[in-house]
Order: sequence, then structure tokens, then C-alpha cells
Amino acid sequence: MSASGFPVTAEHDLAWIEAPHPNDNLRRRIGIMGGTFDPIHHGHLVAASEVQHRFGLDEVIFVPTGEPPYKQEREVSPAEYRYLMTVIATASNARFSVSRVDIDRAGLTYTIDTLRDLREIYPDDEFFFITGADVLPQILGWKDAPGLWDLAHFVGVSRPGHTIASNGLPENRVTVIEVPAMAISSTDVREREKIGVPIWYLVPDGVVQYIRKYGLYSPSRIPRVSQPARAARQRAGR
Ligand SMILES: Nc1ncnc2c1ncn2[C@@H]1O[C@H](COP(=O)(O)OP(=O)(O)OP(=O)(O)O)[C@@H](O)[C@H]1O
Ligand SMILES: O=C(O)c1ccc[n+]([C@@H]2O[C@H](COP(=O)([O-])O)[C@@H](O)[C@H]2O)c1
Repeated sequence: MSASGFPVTAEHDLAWIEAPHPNDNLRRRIGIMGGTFDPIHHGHLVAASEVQHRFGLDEVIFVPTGEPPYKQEREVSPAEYRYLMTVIATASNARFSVSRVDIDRAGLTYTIDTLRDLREIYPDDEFFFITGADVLPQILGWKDAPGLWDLAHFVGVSRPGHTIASNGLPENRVTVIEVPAMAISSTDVREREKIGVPIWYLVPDGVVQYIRKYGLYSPSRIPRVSQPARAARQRAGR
């Protein structure tokens, strides 16, 4: 049982996972992990890996947000940096990939659009949208929320400091699971980098090096090479 009393036991999950799907031989199971990823950290990676294993997913697609609607009051790093950090962090896992659908779409990022865009690319596959315990209760307030349940099954994962609860969400479209606890947040990584506290082992080594290379999160650090955000703007003629 979770703190909220919602069952998160292996039996609960397995009953659902083992139910045979009529098109099991044809449909791939694809996890979708949306996030701002500013920066991506081991909490994201462990959650995705655990859901991949538990649900037998063929692939997990990480989808960095364009403009996150609930983070408009804070400064978010340019999408191109967040995208490239996500590519670096996921490169070594054969089942992980990264999509640009959200960063290439203008305007605020809504999951309904993410799922519709991915559905065009993967018309026959089964989608599992992965969210942390902090985000799960917000889903009912998301854009076109009733339309989301037809597009994906939602998997809520436990996160230290947050009670996991799926109250009010459709039971047959949402599964809640415990994943190994990683008390890491992007906010904490940014704060640590800003004041010079180590971020090694909270994020993959390549991401630490990328953050240092471009001077992300540290106002005093001067970037050593030209910036990918500027290069992308130039390519797009903006
Ligand atoms: N440590 C973690 N354990 C489990 N899930 C996580 C963890 N960190 C983030 N998530 C989930 O990953 C998704 C993307 O999160 P996001 O990129 O906003 O990271 P964050 O650490 O929450 O960022 P920030 O601190 O900037 O708000 C969300 O669904 C979030 O709940
Ligand atoms: O669709 C919405 O209305 C909506 C509102 C806020 C967040 N989301 C999605 O939730 C995921 C996590 O977002 P965030 O801001 O916590 O990094 C990401 O995929 C967002 O696109 C979606």
C-alpha cells in the first residue's frame, strides 16, 4: 500500500500486465516520458527504466517539453539544450529514444498534442504515458483531459516527498507503481550547480560535462563553445 492507501503491490500491477492483448503480436508497447528535463537526472531515468521493465515496453520515448504551461513563471533553459542533454542521458540504452515533437511545435506544450503527434508516427502501437506522483494529480486539469484516456494508458510512479494517489482518475486507464526512490529534482540540480555543490552521480556524467561546457545554471560561468540554441535558430533562419 502507498501512503494514500492506493494499492501499489506487485499483484496489482501484474494482474494488469499479464492480461493478454488481442493484438499482442502486432502492437508494440511504447512508453512516453514527458518532462522539462532542465536537466534530465537519474530520477527520470530510473522511473523510465522501471516502467519499461514492469510493463514489458519495447521502447521508451523521452519527450522534452517546448514551453511547459505550468512553469511559465520560472526561467526554463532553451529547448535545444534540454533536448541534447536528454539525448546524451539516454544514448546508452537501446530501448530509450528522444522525440522532438514538443520542442518543434510552437506554443505551450500540452500532452494531448504530444500524444496526437506521436500517434501519427506510431499509428498501431500502444502508448503508456509515464508521470511522477507530483504530476499525476494535475492530469484532470490538463488541456482536453477527457480525450487523454483514449490515447494512452497512464503510469504514475512514486517520487520521494509526494504521496502517490490516483483519486478521480479512471481506474482502467491509470496504474500506479512504486519505483526505486530517487530523491532528486532538476530544481535541486540547478541550485547545486549555481552554488558550486557537486552534481556528479545525480545526473549522468555526460550531462554534468554538457552543463559545464555551456555554463548552464551558473551565472558566472562563461560558455566555452557556441551555443546550440543559437545554432538551431540560425538553421531555422530565425
Ligand atoms: N525523482 C523522481 N522520481 C520519480 N519521478 C520523477 C522524479 N523527478 C521527476 N519525475 C517525473 O518526471 C517527469 C518530468 O519531470 P521534470 O522534468 O519536471 O523534473 P523535476 O525534477 O520535477 O523538475 P523541476 O524540479 O524543475 O520541477 C514528471 O512526471 C515528474 O513527476
Ligand atoms: O497537457 C497539459 O495541460 C499539461 C500541463 C502540464 C504538464 N503537462 C505534461 O506533463 C509532463 C511533465 O511536465 P513538467 O512541466 O512537470 O516537466 C510533460 O510531458 C508536460 O507536457 C501537460
